[in-house]
Amino acid sequence: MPTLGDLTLHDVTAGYDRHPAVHHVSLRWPAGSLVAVVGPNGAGKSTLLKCVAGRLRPMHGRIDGVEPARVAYLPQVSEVDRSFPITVAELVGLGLWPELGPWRRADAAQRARVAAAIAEVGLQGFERRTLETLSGGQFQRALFARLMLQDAPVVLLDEPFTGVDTRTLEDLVCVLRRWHEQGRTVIAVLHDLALVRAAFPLTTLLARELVAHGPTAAVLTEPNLLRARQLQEAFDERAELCDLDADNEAELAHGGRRRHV
Ligand SMILES: Nc1ncnc2c1ncn2[C@@H]1O[C@H](COP(=O)(O)OP(=O)(O)OP(=O)(O)O)[C@@H](O)[C@H]1O
Repeated sequence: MPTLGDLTLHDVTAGYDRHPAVHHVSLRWPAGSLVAVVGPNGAGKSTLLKCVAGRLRPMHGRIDGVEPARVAYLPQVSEVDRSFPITVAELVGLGLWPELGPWRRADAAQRARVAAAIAEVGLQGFERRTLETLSGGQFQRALFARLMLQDAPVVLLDEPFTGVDTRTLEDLVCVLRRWHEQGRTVIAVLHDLALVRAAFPLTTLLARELVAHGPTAAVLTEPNLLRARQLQEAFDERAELCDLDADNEAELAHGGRRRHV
């Protein structure tokens, strides 16, 4: 499995329509780490993950150590269209896209990998079922199987356990641990702090800005969680980019170099 180096965020501000959703985040996620990203609703967790996945361009700052083509990204389940008329095997097979491209068909070895990934997530027998006939947990399993086939050194998961039962949760956490053991960098946005404490060595706590980052026990303290709540409540949704970011954006728009402070 190919590896990448550490993933580093340098003073990243990101948002929508000139309104920052998360600002001035600097941190390092070491290569091969298993990280939870936590914070209140609206803290900017998904926004930050989208930047790392290359789906959203930061308004300011930069991200080093990641190539969007070598990232496997699972968005929030609400953003995934389940009405698309394809089968479980076809969905999982889409994970081969980086190696097949648009025209080549999967060969026997690749089809065997699709079958193995489906079996690994416990969906043997569901290969020909269409997505809309799956339960929420089965659909999430199928999405995990697709990620497996991408064989990416960096795996980003946005609330991957939403709506799944305990059994599915345990199975999918095992998949995640295997990815970590294989040396991949795994970063997951989560709300269940008990799960984070039990299964994630590193945690990043966000509340529109970075509140804390490091070993999970040192991050998930009462004072840090209280500070996150307070910062989130105090944040002005309508805030514009700060002067520094606006200058930087203007410079970018005129073909200048990005400035980092
Ligand atoms: N596509 C978008 N267009 C405009 N604003 C957006 C968009 N996506 C998110 N936002 C806003 O950005 C802010 C951060 O949202 P984000 O989804 O990143 O937070 P989150 O921490 O992932 O929240 P949650 O835990 O509720 O999923 C929120 O105020 C949200 O309304």
